[in-house]
Amino acid sequence: MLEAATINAPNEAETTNAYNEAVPEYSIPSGLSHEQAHALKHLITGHNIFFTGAAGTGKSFLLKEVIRYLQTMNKNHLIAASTGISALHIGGVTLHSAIGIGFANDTFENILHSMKREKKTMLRKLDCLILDEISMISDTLFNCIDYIFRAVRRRDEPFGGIQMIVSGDFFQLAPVITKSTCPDCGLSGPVVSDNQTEDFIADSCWELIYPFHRSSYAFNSSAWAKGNFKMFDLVTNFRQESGAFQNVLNSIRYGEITPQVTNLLRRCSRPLDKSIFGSIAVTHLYPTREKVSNHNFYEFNLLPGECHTFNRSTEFQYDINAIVYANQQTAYKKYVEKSCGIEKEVQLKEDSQVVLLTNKTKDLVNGSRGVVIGFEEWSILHLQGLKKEDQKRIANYLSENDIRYVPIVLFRNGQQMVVLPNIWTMQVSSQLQVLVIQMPLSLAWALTTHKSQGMTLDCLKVDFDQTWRNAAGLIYVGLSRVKSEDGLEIKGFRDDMVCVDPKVKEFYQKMSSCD
Ligand SMILES: Nc1ncnc2c1ncn2[C@@H]1O[C@H](COP(=O)(O)OP(=O)(O)OP(=O)(O)O)[C@@H](O)[C@H]1O
Repeated sequence: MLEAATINAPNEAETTNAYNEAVPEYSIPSGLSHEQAHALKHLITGHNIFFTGAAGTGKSFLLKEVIRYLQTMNKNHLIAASTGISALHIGGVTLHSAIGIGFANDTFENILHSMKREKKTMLRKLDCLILDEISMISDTLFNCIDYIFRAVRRRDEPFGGIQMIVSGDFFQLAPVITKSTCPDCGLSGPVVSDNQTEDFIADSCWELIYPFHRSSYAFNSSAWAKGNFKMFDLVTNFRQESGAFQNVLNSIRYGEITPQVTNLLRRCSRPLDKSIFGSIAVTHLYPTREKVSNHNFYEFNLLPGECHTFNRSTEFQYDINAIVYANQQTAYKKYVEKSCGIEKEVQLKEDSQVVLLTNKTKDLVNGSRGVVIGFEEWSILHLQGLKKEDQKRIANYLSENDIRYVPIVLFRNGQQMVVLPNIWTMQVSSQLQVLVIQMPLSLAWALTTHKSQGMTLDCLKVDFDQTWRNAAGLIYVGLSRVKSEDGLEIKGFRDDMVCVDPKVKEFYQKMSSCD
């Protein structure tokens, strides 16, 4: 197995001095692990930063602390991620929306040209961009972002001189490439089959000699090479307690089928002992949305009880000094409609299998599994403990939507809770915040691997049929959601399914983590 790049012991005197000079008044939060704190200290000194590490090593946790730091220091920042759902977990929006580049389906020049003036003005004032789940950002898009920042800020430095804070694990989900595009200018190439798309380079970009066969990952972009990212490979796993299970997952991450992997997969091929989970059914993980909705739809329709519907509601909060044009407002509304990652309509009945979509307590987190055991008429008493303004917002939401009953959920850890609508905050720009209110529950007889990204799930069943072929990242993301093998049931796994992209391996082999 490949050795993960280890973090050299930091030269404490050096890093602490640099950090103290940069922000003498900011103290690193004590809840961070040593390596998380170390990465945060480096970030504070202003470098472009890349946090990486296996699933569960606290990348998103660290990013939340980074955001707190930027807020405390009044740094003008944008929070983005490759997908709406991953952006949601850190209070941001998709990269396309954050930068204002629509579908970015054109040459870089044309994309820049069609950007709104207000968006360009906003980008000019930025200090840094936070970008999570970088593995799904293509080289073309990463180069495009670099091009746009240089152009709008009129500075010929990487990303126009803003600080880039990127996070993710290239062994996880890969970029979705639907057509052949030159990574250096965005020009469309000839329509070819998926596995050939990576070779197209526009004639005008040929002078760039690529040192090795390209891949579509961001780390293969020229912007990445010039960005001089300091890399931090987090190694402490907070999700899986058992070292043996961590080792097996790490082998699968690197695409290596060791005897330990084979043994674990064999052990997990038994049906899960349902009595351990009581009334909580095991979640099936599928790679496609269609299979998930069919499965959930089928199970939901079997339930006899009354159906309770919760509709998503949004509130746009503009900065008092912001000038916002009507067409911009429409565009923002469309964005929230399409890609905020929160379901438009949540339907629940008694006995619905559900998953929690937010972190409530230390034990009840994004991914905690439960079952609806009834509904209760809500009252002001349920809102106690929330901030006054949130109490008011949720009470208004419930009254305006004529909702009298809210679900009572029994979670896997035995805790029973009346679940109220949740308020998610998405920072669209420094001038606009969107508040989205919805029930933080999703049906969970089945989930897609993409939706499960970032979750810690209690119990999981995966049937590795043909749809999982050539999808090593998907397989790793799926298996690494559970805390232990006791919550994992596997069917149909074949060793040849775990074929990791050699370019990703090579990148991590060459990567030198920072001291
Ligand atoms: N310093 C810490 N102290 C306590 N808990 C932590 C710490 N860092 C992370 N965690 C917890 O570990 C779990 C996994 O963390 P997180 O989701 O940030 O990992 P990740 O690297 O982003 O994982 P993935 O790649 O699967 O999205 C979460 O429940 C998180 O709250």
